[in-house]
Amino acid sequence: MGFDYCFVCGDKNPHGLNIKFHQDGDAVHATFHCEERHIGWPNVQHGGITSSLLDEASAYVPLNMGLVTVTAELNISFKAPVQVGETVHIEAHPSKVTKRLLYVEARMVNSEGEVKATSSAKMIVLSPEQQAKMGIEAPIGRE
Ligand SMILES: CCCCCCCC(=O)SCCNC(=O)CCNC(=O)[C@H](O)C(C)(C)COP(=O)(O)OP(=O)(O)OC[C@H]1O[C@@H](n2cnc3c(N)ncnc32)[C@H](O)[C@@H]1OP(=O)(O)O
Repeated sequence: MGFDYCFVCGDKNPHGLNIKFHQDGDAVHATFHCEERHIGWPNVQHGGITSSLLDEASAYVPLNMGLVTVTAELNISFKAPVQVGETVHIEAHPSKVTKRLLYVEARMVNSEGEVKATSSAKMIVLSPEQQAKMGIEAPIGRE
């Protein structure tokens, strides 16, 4: 499920990360391999890439519940650098769900289990009117 041109998950975006997110109950998970084109400082994955992956995972949690949300707040703790050649695993799950808000916790770990980053996100459920105003179409199923 997702949008074809999403920077993180879109499979038609030639400049995107083309990552697939998988559902596991309420949680979602994905895998990402850091390449040279993802760096900021030499050999170190750009923080914006890390943030995008955590943001996206946080948005997939409500999306899998059939809810279209936007990120209102995203707090990230960068614990250790992700280096070129490393593969990381991203996992996100809801910590609190209300009618309009979902709080989502996410983390990124490498294959040895070292925590690279954690995040807490506040996702706001959009009304059909808000979706229309933002020009967001209904999510396209494609899994
Ligand atoms: C295929 C998957 C795609 C995935 C995409 C990845 C996710 C993203 O990156 S989305 C893009 C980034 N986010 C955005 O562009 C959002 C921009 N912000 C907005 O559009 C608006 O501020 C919006 C819709 C979040 C809130 O507007 P509005 O509906 O008027 O909120 P409002 O009714 O005032 O507030 C609702 C609640 O949210 C809280 N809230 C609103 N905005 C924020 C905010 N920016 N930060 C923290 N809390 C907020 C309010 O305090 C309120 O909480 P409570 O009910 O507890 O009092």
